[in-house]
Amino acid sequence: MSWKEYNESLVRYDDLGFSLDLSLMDVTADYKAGLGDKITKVFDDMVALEGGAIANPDEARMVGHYWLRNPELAPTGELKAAITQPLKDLKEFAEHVHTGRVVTFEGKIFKELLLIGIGGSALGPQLVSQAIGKDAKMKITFFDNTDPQGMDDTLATLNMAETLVLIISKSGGTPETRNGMLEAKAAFEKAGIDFGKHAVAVTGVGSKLDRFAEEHGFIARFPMDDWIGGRTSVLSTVGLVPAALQGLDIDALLAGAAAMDEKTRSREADDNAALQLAIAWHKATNGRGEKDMVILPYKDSLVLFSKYLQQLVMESLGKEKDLDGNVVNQGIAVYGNKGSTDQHAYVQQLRDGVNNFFATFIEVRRGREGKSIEVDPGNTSADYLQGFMRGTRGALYENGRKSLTISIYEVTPFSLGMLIALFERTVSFYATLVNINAYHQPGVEAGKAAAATFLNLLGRVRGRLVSEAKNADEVAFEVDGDPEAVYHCLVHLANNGEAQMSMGKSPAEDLFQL
Ligand SMILES: O=P(O)(O)OC[C@H]1O[C@H](O)[C@H](O)[C@@H](O)[C@@H]1O
Repeated sequence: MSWKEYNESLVRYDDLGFSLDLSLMDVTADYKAGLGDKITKVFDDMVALEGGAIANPDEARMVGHYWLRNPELAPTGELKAAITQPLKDLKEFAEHVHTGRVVTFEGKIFKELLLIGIGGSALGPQLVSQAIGKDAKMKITFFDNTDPQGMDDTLATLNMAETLVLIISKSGGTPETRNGMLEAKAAFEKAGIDFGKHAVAVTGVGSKLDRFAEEHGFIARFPMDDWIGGRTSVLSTVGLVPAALQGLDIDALLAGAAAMDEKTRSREADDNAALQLAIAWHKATNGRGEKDMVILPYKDSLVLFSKYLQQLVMESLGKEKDLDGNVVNQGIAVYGNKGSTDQHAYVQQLRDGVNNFFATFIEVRRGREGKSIEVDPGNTSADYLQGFMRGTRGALYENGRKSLTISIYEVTPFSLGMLIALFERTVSFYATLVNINAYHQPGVEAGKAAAATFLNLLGRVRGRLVSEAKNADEVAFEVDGDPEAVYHCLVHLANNGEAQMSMGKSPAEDLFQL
């Protein structure tokens, strides 16, 4: 670590108030030179992707999230209109909601939002509202799971009569989201509210959700296109409809992303922050995910950034096979929360324990708006935050732990847009470096299929319950199922008021009856 290396490795965009310090990642010029041909391919692949190539070969789809903040880039007029028209519509819709042209079932102003979605259809909106939503015009809450208690707890915080419900699902067929919608619908109807008159859908045209919305007379429907992946959808209708309704500056959010896109589209490798970051990931993880990425923003409002990046990075890079069909089991694990908080939790292990990570510090230069008190002579809370961040970087490096630091001036719609765009492009670049498809998620399907099998078995087990007690083996024989899976079905039914359970000495001896 030296002053010279800091100066030489820094990628600084003065006009954006952004810098990337890679001096503690120890990426040598030789290492970069060794990636020479791959780096050429990184740029060529990106030109093709932005030009509308089928960048997701498995699903035969284009990958167009970069067009969202610069519709001029969209390869056809039709695609351009598919961005600009919904953008215009959603802004107009938000204005109508705010000014009372679109009103509640009872003719009142909508004051709250309930967003129902999961994965990319929730994480982006959650990040945006946490990061830049403090002065939002409408309070927002989320259903992002099929946990009934979680939904009840969220509903209890709402004034349903003043709540606009946004149901967001690209595919329109995700079970958790459908369940959330049906649960909300039941609760609203119980409260005497016509659900359709309080509901808006963001989904693919013609999807199940789209049809449901049409049949139930939803107030509005916004399209989501198949060339936008869920994990890169935050700057599409998915993120912009809730953001506009909260009254956030979506133009600045898009402008920040567009500005970062423009910088990182440059073939000047040394001045391309996304490329330098992708190379640093490659060096740190040996191009094989050997180290985890710990995300440490030193700013409370960015606390959800690690959760957001978890999906963006892990769903994009976590792949069994490379583009040539070789088994590579790629990926980079992402976790984190915020500094300095985490210094009082797991940073002990980062400093002294297993060296299986590299840290990503996110520095927000400005501590707060306005004056600060001195918490001890001469020092403010912001001085401490900075001191803890600088101290932790140094302490980790001293012990052979690598880190990089991204700096922004403050968390604004513009700078949030920049950060999102930086990581999106870094993921694209890294995927080329390690020769994988970043835009499909075949592994997610396995869990969904297994859940469907479980639900089918549960239905059969439910049908076999009678007043006479039986054990899992007996029921398994009757339904021709695996005894352990049947046992879990029986326990589930017993714990949800559908069966009686008496405990034996082991699960095999537990008895179940109606
Ligand atoms: O928006 P939806 O179609 O409901 O999808 C929600 C999420 O679920 C899927 O399982 C995908 O793996 C995610 O990439 C996606 O963001």
